Amino acid sequence: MLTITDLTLKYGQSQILNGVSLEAHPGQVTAVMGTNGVGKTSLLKAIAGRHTYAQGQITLDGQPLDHLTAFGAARAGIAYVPQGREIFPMMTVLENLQSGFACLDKTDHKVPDHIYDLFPVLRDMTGRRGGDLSGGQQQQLAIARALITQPKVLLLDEPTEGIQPNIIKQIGDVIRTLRDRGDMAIILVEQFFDFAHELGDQFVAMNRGEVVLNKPASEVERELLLSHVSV
Ligand SMILES: Nc1ncnc2c1ncn2[C@@H]1O[C@H](COP(=O)(O)OP(=O)(O)OP(=O)(O)O)[C@@H](O)[C@H]1O
Repeated sequence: MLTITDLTLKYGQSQILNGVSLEAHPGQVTAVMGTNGVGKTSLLKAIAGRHTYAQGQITLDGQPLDHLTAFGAARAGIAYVPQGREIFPMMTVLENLQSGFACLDKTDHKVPDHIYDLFPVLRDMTGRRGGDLSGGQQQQLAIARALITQPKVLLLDEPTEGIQPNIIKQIGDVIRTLRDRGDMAIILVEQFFDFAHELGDQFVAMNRGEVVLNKPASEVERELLLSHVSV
């Protein structure tokens, strides 16, 4: 289980996260929602070691992960799929996947078969350049690359952004498959309400850097959630 306690993060003098606490359990999707600029991406970056934070604790299965680098967080089992995907356009699909090896021991430098089972389209495209893929295929590649490390925690930042509906459905199916395996905690930051609402087992709504709602799906009415994440 990933536990975030009282996280505070600043950009210069601007306080962006103010005492954020949440838990993400293996076998569950924790959907973090809120309007633009409330701090969702900053929260994921702090967990992934991509942004320093001022105060607070992060633990994974009881082990402190405080103030790790991105490399350290990846080694600890945290995988991050950034908003905008950040795939390497001039590298092939296979090379993009292999870039996920960076934090693994040499003996683990192999693309696991289950990655291609999850994303069959990538199997036929290993030699294509990343930049030649459609937006949806690039998103699939970005998720596949994150899974190379066989993470305990998967952080997804707006995976449906700019993606056509049929691929959004496929991405939803992959998230469900990963969730149902039961060994991975998934934190999904998403502004596409219906997508997040369908997938979320736990809902965390943020406003101005604070958590304003944190409840299991069974205890949250759709309208209440919608009211928390609408402008
Ligand atoms: N590198 C940065 N330097 C200064 N301010 C930043 C930086 N990155 C983000 N911010 C500001 O921090 C606040 C939170 O941004 P963040 O991207 O975490 O929010 P968000 O909820 O993910 O929004 P969005 O859905 O638009 O991505 C915003 O006011 C944003 O302008």
